Amino acid sequence: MVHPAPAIAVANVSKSFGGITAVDGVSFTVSSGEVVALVGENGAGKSTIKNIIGGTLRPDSGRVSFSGAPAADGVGSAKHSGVATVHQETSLFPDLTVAENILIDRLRAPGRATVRPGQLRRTAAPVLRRVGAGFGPEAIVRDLSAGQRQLVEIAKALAADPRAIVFDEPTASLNLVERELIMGIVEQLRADGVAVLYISHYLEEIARLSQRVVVMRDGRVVADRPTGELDRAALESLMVGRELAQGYPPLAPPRNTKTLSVRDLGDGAKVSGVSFDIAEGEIFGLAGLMGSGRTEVARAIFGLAGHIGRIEVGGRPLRRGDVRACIEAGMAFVTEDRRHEGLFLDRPIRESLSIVDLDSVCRPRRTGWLDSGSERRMTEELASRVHLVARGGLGAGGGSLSGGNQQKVVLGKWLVRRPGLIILDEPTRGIDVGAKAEIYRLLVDLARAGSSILLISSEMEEVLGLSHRVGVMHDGRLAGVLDRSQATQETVIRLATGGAP
Ligand SMILES: Nc1ncnc2c1ncn2[C@@H]1O[C@H](COP(=O)(O)OP(=O)(O)OP(=O)(O)O)[C@@H](O)[C@H]1O
Repeated sequence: MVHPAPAIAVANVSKSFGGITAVDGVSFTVSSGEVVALVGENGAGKSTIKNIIGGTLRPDSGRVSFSGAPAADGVGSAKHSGVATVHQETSLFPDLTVAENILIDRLRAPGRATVRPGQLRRTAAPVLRRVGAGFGPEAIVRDLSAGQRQLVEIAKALAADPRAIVFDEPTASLNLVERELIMGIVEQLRADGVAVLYISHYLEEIARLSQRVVVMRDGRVVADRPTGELDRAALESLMVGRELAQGYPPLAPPRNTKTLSVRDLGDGAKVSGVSFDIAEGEIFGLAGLMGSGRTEVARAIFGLAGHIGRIEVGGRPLRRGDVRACIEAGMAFVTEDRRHEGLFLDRPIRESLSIVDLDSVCRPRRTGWLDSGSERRMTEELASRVHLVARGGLGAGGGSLSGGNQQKVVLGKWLVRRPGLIILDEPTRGIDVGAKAEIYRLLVDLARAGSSILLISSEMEEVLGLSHRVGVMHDGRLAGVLDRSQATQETVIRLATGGAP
C-alpha cells in the first residue's frame, strides 16, 4: 500500500540565533486528519518550529515539505503551500471590520485594488459560521472580546481553505466557554481531514485533542508518541526532565492584620462599588469573565489608573494614580501585558531584573553608582529562583527570550525585596508546567512569609487551588466573595455570569 505523503513533514531542521541553537535536527510529521500536539518547556524551540513551518523564518539546514512538495524558498511561501498559522498574540487590525481582517491578505494582493463591501461580507460569512461566531462580518474588531478575536484569527486562517493549520496556544487566557468553542473547532477540522499541529501548555487540551505528542527539550525532539501512551506525569517529566510535585502547595492560614482595604472603588467608567480587604499572608483570587473589570481594579490599586473610592495599604490611604508611592509602600505589580509594560525587549535581561531595586545594587548604596558585580549577583540569584532559561545569558536582550521566559522576568524582578502586597494579572499565561509549579510554590511561600497577594487569572483551577478567598467580578461590580471551602467551578461561574450566590 502506498501511503500519501504527510501534510507537514519537518526533516532534520536546525536554526541558530547569533550562535545560540534554538532548534537542533528536528524531524516529525503531521498527517491529514490528525492532531499532533507540540509541547515543551519555555524556550524549548516550539515557536521557532512554528515560524519555520509558517515560512516567516528560514531554517539554517534541513527542510519542511507539504504533502510531499518541498516548501518554496522564501519568507511567506507557506501561504501558497496550504498551511495556515493561528498565532497566540493576535495580529488583527482593531479599527477594521471582521470581514476586512479575515480577507486582508486578499485585499492586499496585487491587482485587487477595488473590493465591493457586499462581496467581502459574503465571503467572510461562511467562515464565521464555521467557527460558530456569534457576531457578524461587519463588527469592528476593537469591540470584540479576546475570545471573539481569537475566533476571527481562526476564521482568517480558514478563509484560505488550508490543508494544514498550526495553532499556537489558541486558548491562552480565554474563559471556559470560549475554550470549549475553540476545542470544538479543532475537532471539526480534524474530522474534515485537515492536518493540525497544536502547540499548548495545557495538558488537558492535549489529552483530549491530539492523537500524537511531539515533545521538545532544549531544541531537540525527545519523544514522539501516541497520546494514549502518556499520562500526565509521564508527559510532564518528558517535558521538564524531572518529576513534578502534583497538586498545589498547602496554604498557611492568613494573619489577623489587614494589608489592603478597598472601599467603594470605581474607575469612573466601567467599575464601581468594589469593596474588599486582604489580610497579611492571604491570597485573594479575583475571578470573572474577560471584560468584567478585574484588570481595572488591579490597575487602580497600583496607581496605574485614577480611581474613586478609598484604598488603604497598611492603614495609610493611597493617593490616586501614584505608582511611585505604591512601590515605596511595598507593592508589586505583575502585568498581563508583558511585551509593553513588563520588560525591556532591546536592553539586557539583567536590566529588566534589577530595575525595581537599583538602590541595592549601587555602591555605596543609594548613590546612583551602579556596582556591576552586585547587579550580576543579584540578577543571577533572581534568574535561578524563577528557573529562567536564557541561553544567551543575562547580557542578551529581553526580546531574545521565549514568551514564557519573558513572563518569568516580569515576575522575578519583584522578588528582590519581598513585597508586602503583590498584584498579579494572568501570571502564568504562556508558562510551561514546570515553571507554573515553581511560580505556585513562590507565591505560597511569599504568602507564608507574610506577603498579601491579589491574583487574577483566567485559569479557574489555578485561582481555586491557590486562593484563601475568591472575589468574583461581574459587569464592573464585585458580585460576591467566596471562602476557599465554598469556591468551586460552579459557584464561581454562577456569580461571574450574574447568577445569585
Ligand atoms: N530572535 C531571536 N534571537 C535570539 N534568540 C532567539 C530568538 N528567537 C528565539 N530565540 C531563542 O531560541 C530558543 C527557542 O525559543 P522559542 O521561542 O522557539 O521557544 P518556545 O518553545 O516557543 O518557548 P515558549 O513556550 O516560551 O513560547 C530560546 O532559547 C530563545 O531564547
